[in-house]
Amino acid sequence: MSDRTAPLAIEELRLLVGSGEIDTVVLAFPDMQGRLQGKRFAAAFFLDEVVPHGTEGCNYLLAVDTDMNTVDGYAMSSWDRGYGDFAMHPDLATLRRVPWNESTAMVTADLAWSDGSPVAAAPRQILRRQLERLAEHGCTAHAGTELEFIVFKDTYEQAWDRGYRGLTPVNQYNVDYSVLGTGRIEPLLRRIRNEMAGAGLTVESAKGECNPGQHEIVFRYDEALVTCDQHAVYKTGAKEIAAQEGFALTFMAKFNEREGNSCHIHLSLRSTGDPGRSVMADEDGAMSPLMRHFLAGQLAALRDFSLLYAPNINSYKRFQPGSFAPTAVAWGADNRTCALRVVGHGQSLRFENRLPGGDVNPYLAVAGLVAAGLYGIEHGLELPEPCEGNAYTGAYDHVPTTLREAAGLWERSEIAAAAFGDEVVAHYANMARVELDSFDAAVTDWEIKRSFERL
Ligand SMILES: NC(=O)CC[C@H](N)C(=O)O
Repeated sequence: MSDRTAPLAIEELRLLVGSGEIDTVVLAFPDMQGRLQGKRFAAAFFLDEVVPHGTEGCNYLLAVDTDMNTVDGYAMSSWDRGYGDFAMHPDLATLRRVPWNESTAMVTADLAWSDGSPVAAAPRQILRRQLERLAEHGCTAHAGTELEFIVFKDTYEQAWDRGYRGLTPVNQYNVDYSVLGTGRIEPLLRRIRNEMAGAGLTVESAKGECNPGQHEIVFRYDEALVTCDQHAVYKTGAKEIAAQEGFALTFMAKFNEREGNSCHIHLSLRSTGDPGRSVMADEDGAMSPLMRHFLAGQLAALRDFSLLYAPNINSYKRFQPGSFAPTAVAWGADNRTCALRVVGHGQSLRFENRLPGGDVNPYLAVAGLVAAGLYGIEHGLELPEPCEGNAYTGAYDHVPTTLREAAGLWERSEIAAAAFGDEVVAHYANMARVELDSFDAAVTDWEIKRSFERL
């Protein structure tokens, strides 16, 4: 548990439950996709039983596919093992109100086996482990995640019933930075921003994006684990608020052939001993040797760890030349054509990984960034020259173009095995295999349109 002040202190929750202002507490953990899975508790039961003892959930929650099908290949959870429980323990540092649910608070859980040992393949645990490794080097990580999304005038139910065809985006044209265009949907965006503030997130800004109906809300960076917890709460909350207002909102990486939904992740390092001090910049504001090694590690592990940054079939459709989504394993100073973009000055110096899409599991992606950086530090990797022009046309290694390629790289990666251990590598390789098998068996709209009459 972090020693930071929770957005809602437990003593305050007790008072609010006593006065009847809060009657429900959601306890949830991020699953393999980064979705919140858990239960809604009567608040008094939560305080009396769940705070001291935790609760249980079926361990299949870290061994099903996106559609909640039981699938083979997971060592920790299967029919053969009886699909028992794991324990869910509230991390009270994450306790918050969720204003979009009446009289409700929410808290994020860590998972443990019945003997108290942590569930190694749980995303929150995977991130914790890498942050512990980073702490051994005297550093803490701060992260910011920048999610884009597309909003439609249809409800989620209408969208589902129509097979997601013929939906009406809330803007008809590109509203990138357009104050007029974002105004069209401001009542919804305002509700999301203000209610996220009520949930303890610090809103920085909102802007329009390029694909019709596409928008982005940015929250202040924070300690890496805090940011990932907030990211999961935000995604769930934004969808719930959109649904309440009769809209459908998607974070999928590539909804159509236009611009995709990115989730650029910013990362910076501070000194554990001197918590305010960045260790990425020298006294003169240039990149420190530590940052150069850390960034070189990002380049070295980028292809191996793409599965963590782009975990779905659809994620790879974003990586098109000239799309602002990356194709080149390259870094540059404020260069949006590169996978890795160095930004900020002095104490704010940091890098941005532009691979992740809105479908990313932030816990796994940030764990990947930390592990990649540590690989660079521990091996003293030298940073190549920055890309100064158009990385799309430069002579660089290409980011993986399919989930299949990324899964192969991950499964064979010595960097991944050393950083995450065999259990975690196998678990997420299986997740990719399950997704690929399902996709390989599916007949897509593309095939029908291409083949039905003309072939
Ligand atoms: N803001 C941007 O740079 C656009 C990013 C773009 N939408 C992507 O999918 O990567």
